[in-house]
Order: sequence, then structure tokens, then C-alpha cells
Amino acid sequence: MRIVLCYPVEPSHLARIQNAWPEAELVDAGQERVAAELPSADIYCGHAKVPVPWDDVVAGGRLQWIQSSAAGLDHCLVPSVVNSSITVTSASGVLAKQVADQTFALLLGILRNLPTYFRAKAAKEFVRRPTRDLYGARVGIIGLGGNGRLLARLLKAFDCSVIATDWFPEQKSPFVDRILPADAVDELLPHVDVLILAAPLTEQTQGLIDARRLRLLPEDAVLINVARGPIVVERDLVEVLREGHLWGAGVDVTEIEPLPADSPLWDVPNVIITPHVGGQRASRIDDMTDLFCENLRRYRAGEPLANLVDKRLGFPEPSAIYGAV
Ligand SMILES: NC(=O)c1ccc[n+]([C@@H]2O[C@H](COP(=O)([O-])OP(=O)(O)OC[C@H]3O[C@@H](n4cnc5c(N)ncnc54)[C@H](O)[C@@H]3O)[C@@H](O)[C@H]2O)c1
Ligand SMILES: O=C(O)[C@H](O)CO
Repeated sequence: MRIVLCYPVEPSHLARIQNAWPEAELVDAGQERVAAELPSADIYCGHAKVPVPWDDVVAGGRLQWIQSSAAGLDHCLVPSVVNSSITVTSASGVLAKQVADQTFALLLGILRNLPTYFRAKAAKEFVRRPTRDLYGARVGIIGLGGNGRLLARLLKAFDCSVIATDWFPEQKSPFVDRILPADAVDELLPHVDVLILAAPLTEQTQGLIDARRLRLLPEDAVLINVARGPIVVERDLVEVLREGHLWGAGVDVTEIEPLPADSPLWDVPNVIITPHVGGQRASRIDDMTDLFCENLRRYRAGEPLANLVDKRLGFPEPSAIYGAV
């Protein structure tokens, strides 16, 4: 058994992975060597941002299982992988705490008008501007997976009412007041003060939030995107923000990353932009290694894997999500 890794592991992580399968040959490939090492791998654990020649790897016929170290699978669910017998598992749940921190940083930053105060600080001006409350707000979450579920739980500490859409609306959560089917977005939008995007990028979610839907939100609503940039039509977001329809937006992800210097989004005052750092924190590697070691154990024991992805859908079922609340 040959296991190829391409996520930032330290010697202690390597030791734990080796311990989970002592007879396996473990290769810490690094980005430069991944294309050369993968055709002879049985198992691959790697990150979204690493380019992999998937068609060649699938054609080689040896790879059995991809453990993505990202929750979003837009990097590896290419047609050749989807149509193959390769098992795919995601990192759903592993980054949920960090994504929650990032969401609250963006959300509270916009509600409390921090972009204005950062500009005022640079100009050494002591200005006061109106603010909005998170306490008691009506929050809509698109996508109730590892991230969405943790967010719902934390929002309850702010006495928010939480309404969500999800592909699996029959799932239960003590922290969500109402779960609607994925295609009920238009029904949800008029009833929320804050809209948080936490769904994967799929055929159904690409361009989901366009000008028409942004205008269905109440005036002064806030949009937070911690999922994938192309879920929002960015030029529509700029247009609607400039009309003054929204209170503001916080985006950790953009249609093109890095966001091009000539993007008009940079110049919209009531927007906070962070460079896709929602999942960033040292401990994520520990958490990722916990998940991978657990899945190696299950793989060897022939047990169902955590975060097993339905490749046709592009995400795991709720019952498979690792450590979901
Ligand atoms: N900003 C970051 O750094 C960061 C970090 C982690 C994840 N992400 C992104 O956030 C997404 C969600 O992460 P997660 O860990 O919760 O993933 P997940 O796979 O656990 O959950 C995704 C959820 O979205 C639901 N869903 C799928 N299609 C939908 C649709 N059309 N409408 C509504 N719901 C839909 C699924 O049923 C599932 O419950 C990832 O796919 C990834 O793209 C971003
Ligand atoms: O999907 C994820 O896990 C994050 O966006 C990192 O790529």
C-alpha cells in the first residue's frame, strides 16, 4: 500500500499516519512531486490548491481513494474522477471552527461598521456611524453541512433565529428553526437580516446569488460568503451594494482568486474582503491528521469512511460528516 501526502504535515503527523498503517509506504510528496508520485499511489491525501493531472492518474488505474484535505471538492471532482471507481472523502467538519471564527469576524465587522472605522483611523478622524445588531437577528444559512451546522449552533448564543436551505432538508438540528429544501432560496431570502453562504460549489450553486436574489433580501441585509466565490455573481453584488440595497457584505472567497487588482469589488466601501483564509489555523493540520488516521483505520477495517462523498452530488450526506454538531 502506497500513501501519498500533499498537505503541510510535520514529522509528528507523519509518525501518526505511519502508525495508523505501519506496513504502508508513506510518501510526503510536496507540491513539486505530487504529479510524479500519484500514478503509483493507492491512497492520496492532499489539498485543494494543489494542481493534479487527474485524467492521467485515473487512466493509470491504481489510485483507490482520495482523502481531500479541503471540504470543498471543486478541485478534484472532475469528470474522470466522478466516473471512476475512486472513493472520495472530504475534510468536512475539520475546518468548521476556523470558518465560524472567520464568519463572525466578517459579520460583526460589517454590522458594527468596521470598514468605516479603519478608514477613519487612517485619516485620524473620530467619527461615529450607525450600527446593526447581531443579537436577535434572523439569519439564513445556505448549506447545513459541517460549517453551516456549527454556525447555527453559535448563532443561537446571539439569540438569532436560524433558517436554512439544504440538499437534505429532512435532517434534524436543535439549532435551526426551519430547514427548507435547496431550491427554496427565494422563499428564505425575504425573511432574513443576514445571509450566510456555506454550501459547496456545484452546478446548482454556481451563480445562485445574483442581482434578482440579492434584491429579494430585505434592504439593509448583510451577505457573508465563506463558501466559494462563484456562488455569487460578483458584478451583481457590486451593483446591488452600490444601489445601497444591502447594509454590506463580507467575503472570504471571490469569483477569481486572488481577486484581480481591477475588480470593482475592492472599491465598494461597505465590503470586507479576506483572501480565502477561513480555514487557516495551525491546528487544522492536527485535525486533518485526526480525520485521516481515523479514516485509515476504517478503510483497513472495511468500515464506512467518515465524510464519504456522493460523487454525483459533490458532498457527503449529513450522517457521514465527521464530528458534526
Ligand atoms: N472559506 C474557507 O476557507 C472554507 C473552508 C471550508 C469550507 N469552505 C467551503 O464551504 C463549503 C461548505 O463546507 P462544509 O464543510 O460545511 O461542507 P459539507 O460538505 O459538510 O456541507 C455542505 C452542505 O451543503 C449542502 N448543500 C449542497 N448543495 C446545496 C444547495 N444547492 N443548497 C443548499 N445546500 C446545499 C449539503 O447538503 C451539505 O449539507 C465547502 O464546500 C467549501 O467550498 C470554505
Ligand atoms: O474547502 C476548504 O476546505 C477550504 O476552502 C480550503 O480550500
